[in-house]
Amino acid sequence: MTDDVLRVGIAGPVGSGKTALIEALVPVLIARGRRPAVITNDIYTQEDARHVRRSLAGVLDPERVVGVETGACPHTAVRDDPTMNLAAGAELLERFPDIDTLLYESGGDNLTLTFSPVLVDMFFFVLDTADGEKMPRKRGPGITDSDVLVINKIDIAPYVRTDLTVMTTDADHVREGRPVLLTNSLTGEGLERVADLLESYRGATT
Ligand SMILES: Nc1nc2c(ncn2[C@@H]2O[C@H](COP(=O)(O)OP(=O)(O)OP(=O)(O)O)[C@@H](O)[C@H]2O)c(=O)[nH]1
Repeated sequence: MTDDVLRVGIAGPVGSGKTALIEALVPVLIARGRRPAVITNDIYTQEDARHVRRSLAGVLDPERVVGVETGACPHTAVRDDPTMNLAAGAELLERFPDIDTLLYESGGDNLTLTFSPVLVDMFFFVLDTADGEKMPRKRGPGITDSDVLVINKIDIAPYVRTDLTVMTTDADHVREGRPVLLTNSLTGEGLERVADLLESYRGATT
């Protein structure tokens, strides 16, 4: 890995919007002059990689999206033994030396997932408002220790009786002031702020 590449992890429960967040974030990064690439992790398939390639057609070269089939629990591939992901990142950087941002999407997981610091410089944890406003109160390292907690699907909060003020206040409380961002990954709402925070880590890690 080269020092001028920011390596970013994106974790969260199954279906919380990790892929959608990446698909919304990549165009924002490209508009800022960044050259991102994406590595997805699925246990048995390359489903997410295919989705990202399709969704970002014409925006991101499909060759810059790689799917890792972990064959095991997502924690293993991004936390305990990130060998496959390290290899995928190294191969991408070898083929495309201009890459300055590697986005690693973990497989869907529970609340205990974190990323190995060997693999990423910082990581986002994505929650879904439809999982309930109680989620931040459940804590777990993903919620408390991630560099940035994203509360996604804010558009559907009223329909699933999630009070965003309660969810955000509880998240702020359990995270002791670490960043909490609200997003709608389908419209891009909140994504500029996600990109701002990502960039602030680039400064801090180089
Ligand atoms: N309304 C709404 N739907 C969203 C939002 N973000 C994602 N979705 C939808 O939620 C579903 C799951 O989104 P994904 O991005 O596939 O979630 P994921 O976390 O990558 O899922 P896994 O990889 O299976 O764990 C899809 O139908 C998305 O279109 C959002 O902000 N608002």
